[in-house]
Parts: sequence; C-alpha cells; structure tokens
Amino acid sequence: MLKILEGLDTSKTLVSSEFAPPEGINPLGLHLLSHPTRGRGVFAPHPIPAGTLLEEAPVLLLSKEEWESGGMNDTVLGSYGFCWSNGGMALGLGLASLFNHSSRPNVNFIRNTAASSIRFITSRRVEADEELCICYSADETKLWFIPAEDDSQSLAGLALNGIESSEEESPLLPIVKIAVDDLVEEDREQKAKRKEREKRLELARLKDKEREHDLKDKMNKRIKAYQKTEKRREEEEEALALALDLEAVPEIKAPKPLRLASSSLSLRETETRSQTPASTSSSSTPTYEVNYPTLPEGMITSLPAPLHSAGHKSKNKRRSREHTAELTPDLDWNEEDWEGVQGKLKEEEGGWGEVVRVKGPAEREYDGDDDDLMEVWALEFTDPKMTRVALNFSKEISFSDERLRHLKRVCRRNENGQEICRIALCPLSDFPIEEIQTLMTSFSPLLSDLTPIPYKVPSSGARTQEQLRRKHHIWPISFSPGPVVPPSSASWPVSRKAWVSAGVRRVLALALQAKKNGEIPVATYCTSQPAIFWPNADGFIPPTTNLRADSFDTRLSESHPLRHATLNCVASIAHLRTVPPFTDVPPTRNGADYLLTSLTLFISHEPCVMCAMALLHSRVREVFYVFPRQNGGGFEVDGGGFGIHARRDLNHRFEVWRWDGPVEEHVREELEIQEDLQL
Ligand SMILES: C[S@@+](CC[C@H](N)C(=O)[O-])C[C@H]1O[C@@H](n2cnc3c(N)ncnc32)[C@H](O)[C@@H]1O
Repeated sequence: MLKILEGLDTSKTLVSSEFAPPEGINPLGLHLLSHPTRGRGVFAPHPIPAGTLLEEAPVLLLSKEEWESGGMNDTVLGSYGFCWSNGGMALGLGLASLFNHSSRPNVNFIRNTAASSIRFITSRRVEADEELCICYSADETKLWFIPAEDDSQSLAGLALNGIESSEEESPLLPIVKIAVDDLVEEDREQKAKRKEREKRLELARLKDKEREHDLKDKMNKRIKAYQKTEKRREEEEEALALALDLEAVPEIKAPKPLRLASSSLSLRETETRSQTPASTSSSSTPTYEVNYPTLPEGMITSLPAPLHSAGHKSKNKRRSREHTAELTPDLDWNEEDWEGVQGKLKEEEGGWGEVVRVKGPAEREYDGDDDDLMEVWALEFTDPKMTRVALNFSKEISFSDERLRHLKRVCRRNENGQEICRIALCPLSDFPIEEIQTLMTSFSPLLSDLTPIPYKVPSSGARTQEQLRRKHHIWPISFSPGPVVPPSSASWPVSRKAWVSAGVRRVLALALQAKKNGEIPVATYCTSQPAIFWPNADGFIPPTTNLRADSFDTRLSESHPLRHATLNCVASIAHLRTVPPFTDVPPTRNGADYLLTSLTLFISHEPCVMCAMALLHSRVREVFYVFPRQNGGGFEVDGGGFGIHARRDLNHRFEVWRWDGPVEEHVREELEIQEDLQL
C-alpha cells in the first residue's frame, strides 16, 4: 500500500509506533497523501489509539440560500460541504475536507454547531500508515462517486462504528449532491415503477384481448341464435301479413270455427250410462258424445300406432280387452238446468263460483289489455352508423332476456324533422348507470360518447290489433295474434261456471274422503268438457268424451313416494284408454293420442312441479284447483311457482284457473296440508 501512495516518504511517515500528544494544528503529524482512486487522503503516520481527537476543524458556514444561489453544487466545493443545521452547509478547514469515505470508517466526526467546528475522533485503534476515513453515508447508493475498496482498513475497528448515533454524526454529503442522487434514485425508482406499470398494462391488454375474443365469440353465437329466432318470428309475422307500420296493420280474420260435418265428426245426444258400461253413475243426464268417423285407411296407418289403440300390440292386449272401463260418475251438472238461468239467481243459491286465471311467464308477455309500462336503459342517437354497434351491445347484455322478448330492439322515430334511433338495452333495474356505461366503453370505444337514458316501454306484447296500435306508438313490439284469455270467469256463461263449480265440489268431497281414509287429503277429478263449451278454434282437438277418472293421494297407504293424486289420475286415464270402449277409439288426428288431450282436470291443491310436468306431457287442456301453494308449486309464479303451464321453453301450454268461490271454513281446515309436502 505504501508503495502506491504518491509522494510518500516512508522514512518520515512511519516515524514512530508510539502515540504523541496533540500539539498545534495537526498535532499528530497526520499525513496528507494521494491515493490513485480516492485522491488525496489523510493517513496515520503512526498507531493512534481509539478515541483520539485527530482534529477540531473550524468550518465556514453557508446558509441554504447562499449555497443554492451560489450554485455551489456545480463547483468543486460541491464535493466538500458538510450538511449543517437549518439546511446550511459547512466547509471544513484544515484536514477536515480531506478525509475520504469508507463504509468501515475508523474516524467519527462530530459537529459542534455552537463552536462552528467539527471534531474528528478515531473510532478504533488505527495502525501506522492506515488511511483515516470517515463515513459520508451509510447508504452508499446515495454517494455521487463509486467508492473504492477500503484496502487500508482493518476489520478490527468495525465494532466501534456503533458509536455514530447523534444528530451531529450526519455524513459529509453536499445537499445538491444528495438531491442529484435522489433524482438518480428517483429515476431508478420511476424506471422500475414505469416498468412495473408497463408490465401491468401489457397483462391487462392481453386479458382484454382474451376477454374481447371471448365476448366476440359469445356474441357471435348469440347473434346467430338471435337471428334465427328473429327470422322465425318475422316469418310468422310476415305469414300473417302484419307490418309494424301502423298504417299498414292488417285486419285479423276471426278464427275459423271447427266444422263438425257429418262426414267427419258428428255430435249426437246420448245417455251417459249407455256409453259407460261399468259406470256407477245414477245420472241419466243427457250429454254429448263425439262419434268418430271411419277414417280412410291411409290416414290411420300414417299415424304412429297409439298406445291404447287396437294397432298397438301389447302383451296384455287380450287380458285388457277382457275388462271394460270403470268410470267414475259424471259431474252433478245438467245443461238444461242452466238454460236461461240468470247467474245472480244461482249464485245466491250457491250453485256456482268464479275462477281466476293463473298466468304463466309466457302469458304475461301478452297480457290482455294491460297498458303497463316498464323502464329500460336505452341508447338514443341520430347517426345511423351507430345502430349496428349499439344493437350488438344490446344483444350482448340482454340477449335472451324473457322480459324484453316482446320488444323490438330498435325504435326509429321522426321527431321534429329528425330521425332519432333508440335501442333498448336491458331493464333499468339490472344495472346502475355507471356500470352500464363501463360496460359500453369496454364493449366498444364508439359507445363511450353515448349516455344511456331511462325509457318507458310497453311491458307486454300485443295479441290484438287494438293493443298493437296503442303500444306501438310507444315502442315497436311483437304481435302474436290469438284469443285473449280473460283474466277471470266473469264473462263466462253461467252454465260453464256451474260445471266448474260441480268439478270443484267433487274434488273437495274426494279430498275429505281421502282424509277419512287416512291419506294425504289431495284429490283429482279428470273429465272432458261438455261439447257446448268446446272452443270454436282452429286446431282444437276434440276430447275423448266420457273418459273420466278420479283419484287421491295414496303415498301413505301404498308407502310409495310417487303416488301423488295427479300421477294416480294420469295412470287411471292411461289404464282406461287400454280397455273397451276406449281401446277401439281411433285417433282423429295427430296429437289426439296423448293421455289427457283436451281433457279437464280438477284438483284440490295446486300440484307440484313433477305433477304439473306430467299434466303437460299428457297434454291436458285445462286445470282447476282450489288451494294454492305458498312455496313453489307447479303453476303460480307469484307464489314462487314455476308456471309450468305457460312457458315458452316447454312444448305444450294449458290453461290454469284457481277457484275464487266460497269454500266452507271447516273444509279449508280439514284439507290443510303441510306446506313442504310435494303434491
Ligand atoms: C471531501 S473530498 C475528499 C478528498 C478528496 N479525495 C480530494 O482529493 O480532495 C471527497 C471526494 O473524494 C473522493 N473520494 C472520497 N472517498 C472516496 C472513496 N472511498 N473512493 C473513491 N473516491 C473517494 C471523491 O472524489 C469525492 O468527491
């Protein structure tokens, strides 16, 4: 080491191994020598014990302002200033400014602000020829130079470094240098942060791309499905020659009445008992029976062999045919009794009651004359180029929403000489405005300039021209012509109300009987409507007349979980269809072969979903029940039920009516059942 020190006179520097007491300015005779990398530095000419005051150097003080306004950091002095109080700087005189830096210093420096001096004291024993170093900063990254290795330091003094603890021990760091270093540091940090941010952005971009891809994929699928549905719907509408243009709304022809010509079907009055050999009914009430014509051969063979028909080769055929049908008595109702009778009179006598229609989800779409409006989010613009992206977005967020099914998505109106386009997006309650705006922006930047507005639209479609005309003024809607089913029996002929009342009385009596028998008190009664009530509607398939069955719940007596009243009833009908006289009744047309085609079912309690589905599969025509279920039955949507009878996603619909007439209190109590029981 000594060899590399320029100008070092070893004979002079290594003069003594003994400690000499300080005298005058440099009392220890410290050497100022030059180091190849560190420049000038202070060296010990002989061993110096720890705690030795090497020098008390006076300083020149400069205030923060002086230092900065003098641009000291840009001068050579910038490397020599000691940080001082109040942001000021001090320039050490004597050897003070010549101590080099070491991360393992052997000298501590202590500022004496009162005396405007700095004391330099050895922190450990220093060997002869060793460089005397102070520590400018414990954090070497803050230094403005790259520190050279401490090749002159011995490890022996490291333990003493701990004494640097006071405020006085601030390192020799020119402020601006620190500031510059801080900038460098900031640069580094910023760079790291920027890189981190870029990484995050890149990831987000990738995710966005993935999402966009997924969305596009999903959207394309949905659009295809939507287009298919739309095409079908439009075809249907076109077929009916219905244009949405108000002026062009065509007249709808009244449904054609079913022709019961003698060459096809004939009605003749007959005795109920004569058609039901095993009937226990004592009634000789005249009723109507359909006499099926002999159909041309080809027609029968073109239909699949019905389960109950002679064409079906059942193993039990012979045995079945040996037995005849055992029919339950007909209802206590006679058409003649009601001819010319005013409803009021009979009502007072307790002869009939009203029923109310139970609407399923699909029926709600075209709900009679209701003019209810619903609020949706809509996009409003005049630039036709926006239509496609807005429409795509609308399909994206509410493609198959049942609640909007009756609405056309696009509404074009000429307002004040300007063409305004509005696109319905989704029900207002689905999203708060901020969320829908975010969705719009992420769907397409083109949408970011639009603001969704709340808009009132019809809450249901139209079944009649009158409805179409009224609602179309507000927003274009779909049109499904068809009979408007009244919401209650109020407009029915009294005779029909009386017939329904007879059915209700029958099931209530049966249910009471079931209870007496120790069963769950639920009963059903299945029959065909008297022909005078048959609708004059195209497509109506006449029921198999005189086909009647009743049943009640037998889960308890049979210890069988599936013996629900409705399923038992369907099973009875199925059995009846395999025995005379029903076994030889040929089907009149496709669809007549289902078990309950065009039949009516009375049931004491709203059935469960399973039974409702069984009725749907059997193609029942209508159902009347007395007691609704509070928790998710098969019908009542408002009671948490499934509206099985009128859903678009199922392939058959039937009318469901709830009894709204009187029920004696004791009967109601007797027939109360556990709410969680499946019926
Ligand atoms: C306060 S002065 C010290 C005396 C200086 N060597 C001279 O020749 O005037 C600070 C400067 O010394 C140098 N220096 C101090 N310690 C150093 C070290 N450990 N490694 C390299 N250079 C150092 C740097 O150039 C720094 O700017």
